[in-house]
Amino acid sequence: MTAIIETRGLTREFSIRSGLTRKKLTAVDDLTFSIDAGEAVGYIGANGAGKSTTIKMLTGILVPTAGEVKTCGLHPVDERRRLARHVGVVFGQRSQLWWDLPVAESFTILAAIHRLSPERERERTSELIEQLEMGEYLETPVRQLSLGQRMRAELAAALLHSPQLVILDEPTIGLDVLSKQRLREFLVQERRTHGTTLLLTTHDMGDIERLCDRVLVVDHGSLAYDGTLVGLSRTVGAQRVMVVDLAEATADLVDVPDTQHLGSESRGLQQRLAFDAEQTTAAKVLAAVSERVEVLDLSIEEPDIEDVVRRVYAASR
Ligand SMILES: Nc1ncnc2c1ncn2[C@@H]1O[C@H](COP(=O)(O)OP(=O)(O)OP(=O)(O)O)[C@@H](O)[C@H]1O
Repeated sequence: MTAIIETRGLTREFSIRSGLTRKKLTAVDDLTFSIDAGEAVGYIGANGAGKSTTIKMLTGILVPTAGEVKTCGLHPVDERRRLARHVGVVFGQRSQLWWDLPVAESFTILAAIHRLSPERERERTSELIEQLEMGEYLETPVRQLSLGQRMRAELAAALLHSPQLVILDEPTIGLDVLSKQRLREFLVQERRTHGTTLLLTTHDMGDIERLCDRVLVVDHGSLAYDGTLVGLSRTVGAQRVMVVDLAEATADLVDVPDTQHLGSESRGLQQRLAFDAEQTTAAKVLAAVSERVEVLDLSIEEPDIEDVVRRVYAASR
């Protein structure tokens, strides 16, 4: 396996003001990990845990205080321009498009920056336009796009040069359910067809569940967990919650196997059942509920990422 990202003892300190004096803050602390080509990794942690600082060091924006980092086999700070050919970065909160230009023109400029051949530019642009369903707004200036449309354009811009590694910082923040789903489906597809490596920070457990096969949890700049999502659920016992809308007012469903009844509303017309994905499946829970009463609708609540992170921290301390 080829490592796409490799860090050893990676550390970054900041000098911050504290009253009249200055003190040292260690944002990333002796971080060692490696990510192989083709992996999709979620990088999660509480606010201020050190995620953005890590990403900035991986991409050469920040110089480490100590330790080593290699991204796509390159030294991010010394070889930043070469690295830009291999990496695409998407920041949910910041745009890399030209605000007053139509989307299509931004792509043309980026293709020139990346020196894509006219043929390659045509091929890749049409692939991205089709997959991200951007045809309708290619001639619209970026500032007039909805957030969902803009994020699709941001993704296309970051992936235009077919980077080996895509780093996404909160890619679905503020998006509605449909836009999130579209964006995630696109990333899954991109990874499947091109073997792209993904590293993403997120506060949305849905991003992790749909996209990642590995999770790194960072706590005060150090790794608190490195493993699969299933392993993470096992470590913290994260439960999922099924919300069922029932055809008739029903007594609390306290006897559904492998579930815990969390509560009922509207005289039992809506009920919430928690279950552990290790013990049962949503389909089995639904089948058991349907034996008792007709189910009109259901939804599954995502585990709360903040809660998962808190539990990992507690377990690792
Ligand atoms: N330029 C800076 N100068 C001083 N302190 C900084 C700087 N950048 C980050 N920090 C501090 O380093 C720590 C880690 O910040 P970082 O932005 O990496 O966290 P994060 O995990 O990305 O948080 P969030 O989820 O809120 O974006 C925080 O305590 C932050 O205040």
